[in-house]
Amino acid sequence: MIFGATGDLANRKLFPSLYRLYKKGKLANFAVVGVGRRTLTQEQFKQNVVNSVSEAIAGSKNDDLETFASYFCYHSHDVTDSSSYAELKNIADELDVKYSLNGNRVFYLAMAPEFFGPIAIHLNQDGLTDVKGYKRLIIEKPFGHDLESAKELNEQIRTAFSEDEVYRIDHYLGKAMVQNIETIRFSNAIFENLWNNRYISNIQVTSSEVLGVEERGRYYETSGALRDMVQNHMLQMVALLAMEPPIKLTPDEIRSEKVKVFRAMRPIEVEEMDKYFVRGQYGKGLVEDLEVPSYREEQMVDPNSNTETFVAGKVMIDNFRWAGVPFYIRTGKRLESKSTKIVVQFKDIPMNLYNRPDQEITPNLLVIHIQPEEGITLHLNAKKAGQNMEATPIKLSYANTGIAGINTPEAYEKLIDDSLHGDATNFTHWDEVALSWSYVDKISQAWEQTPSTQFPNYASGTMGPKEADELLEKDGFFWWPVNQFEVDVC
Ligand SMILES: NC(=O)C1=CN([C@@H]2O[C@H](COP(=O)(O)OP(=O)(O)OC[C@H]3O[C@@H](n4cnc5c(N)ncnc54)[C@H](OP(=O)(O)O)[C@@H]3O)[C@@H](O)[C@H]2O)C=CC1
Ligand SMILES: O=C1O[C@H](COP(=O)(O)O)[C@@H](O)[C@H](O)[C@H]1O
Repeated sequence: MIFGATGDLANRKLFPSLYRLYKKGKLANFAVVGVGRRTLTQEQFKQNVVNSVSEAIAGSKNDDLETFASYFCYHSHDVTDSSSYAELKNIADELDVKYSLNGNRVFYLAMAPEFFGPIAIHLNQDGLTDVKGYKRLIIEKPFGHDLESAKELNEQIRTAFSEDEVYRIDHYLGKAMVQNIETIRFSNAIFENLWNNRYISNIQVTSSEVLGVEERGRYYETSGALRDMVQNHMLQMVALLAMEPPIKLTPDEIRSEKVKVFRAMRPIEVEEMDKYFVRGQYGKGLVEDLEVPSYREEQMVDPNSNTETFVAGKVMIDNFRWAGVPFYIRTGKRLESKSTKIVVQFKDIPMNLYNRPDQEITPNLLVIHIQPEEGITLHLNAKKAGQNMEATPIKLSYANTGIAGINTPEAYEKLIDDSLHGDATNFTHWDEVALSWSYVDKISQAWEQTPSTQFPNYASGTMGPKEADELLEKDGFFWWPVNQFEVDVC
């Protein structure tokens, strides 16, 4: 049952992902009830499903689309109207019998967050969760606006679902190369031995976007880059990079190791926020040779808005493994390129035997390419061809795509598949959500107390404000230019 089935997420991501699962034979007995507010006939809704899938998979063979869409039905229902849940229950009960669903029910909340709690309460009160099979709730972000609101939402959800029935989506956890962080770390002796403060000098996680805020100004004004990207995706990647090896690859063990990382993140006092976190907002600029407006000129954005569209920060993890190693994170809209990359910078060798004293040896880097290209590059040094014993940087590259002859599944496809199997590994546990909010709340408090007088402070099409560079320069580092790190795709 998809709540918000006429919305952007359902059309762009959920229907195409369900179709890919269907094509792969991963949806055996299923039916989908789409819930939206507008009035649509069954035919119109099925046609929407067909259209959205056709658009997403343009060019691929899709002669079974009509059959796929026949598993969908639509129910026009205002989720705030208590009287209409009874009808929804009847539809679900009928489909249960018609498609032999064994009383298994998955509710996907692809709607604005203010509806999450009330829907969960109604599902319980009106008997929709009263099933003889399993019941699961997949819930979109944002999970709250701060710790307090997240707690309140969690309490509402927990009236109807237990923690292990709740699947909180963080779509970065569905990305193939984010999942690969664990494999790279825990299946390679060469890395695990070096994965600590004795050998790593700093870790940089960048997720840059070219797009601006598009049509999401209303939401983004209340969120900003900190709540939109840092509280969830960026801190989740840090947790995966920093966690201890779990004793087993089970959801509970992995989540419990991640929770320890969140607990070890050094809380930052409001007075010293500028030493750790900087913010930015995009001004006009040139993106792909086109003049684009500033954030303050976007639709549904306050012309004097103080919302940040860029965040860079230094996260310190105060435990034995990571004491003294900064994890730098940076994310923003209207930057130079669309790219998510992790750069692990190893410490310098103790003495430079190979180059002239004025020439530094490039540090070893492990680059994990999350998107758009997927792969790993290890930057080493080797002897330069010729007579002299001089070192030169070389790269060992692995491209994830194309190797197995299949495309890596899209994040939503992977996550929906996991939720149908009851595998919650790549979803966020409440403890992670609560701890990440308490970390981020300090930053938002500091920024609310001192609105920026500098906004806009970076031009669209650049890599953010100069303060982001200064954050690393004062520690003796610099941002590795992620758009120059490419992995050769075979
Ligand atoms: N779009 C995206 O790429 C992403 C979205 N998300 C999250 O997913 C969720 C949905 O986002 P998105 O699809 O963009 O939102 P949209 O605004 O595009 O869609 C909202 C949906 O909710 C329905 N709706 C609104 N009010 C009611 C109501 N009172 N009763 C019943 N249905 C109602 C709308 O139905 P109707 O239009 O018929 O009124 C529509 O189907 C949000 O939580 C968002 O943060 C997360 C990551 C990415
Ligand atoms: O969750 C979100 O993520 C997208 C970026 O996702 P990506 O997979 O394209 O990297 C971001 O644009 C959006 O603002 C945010 O809500």
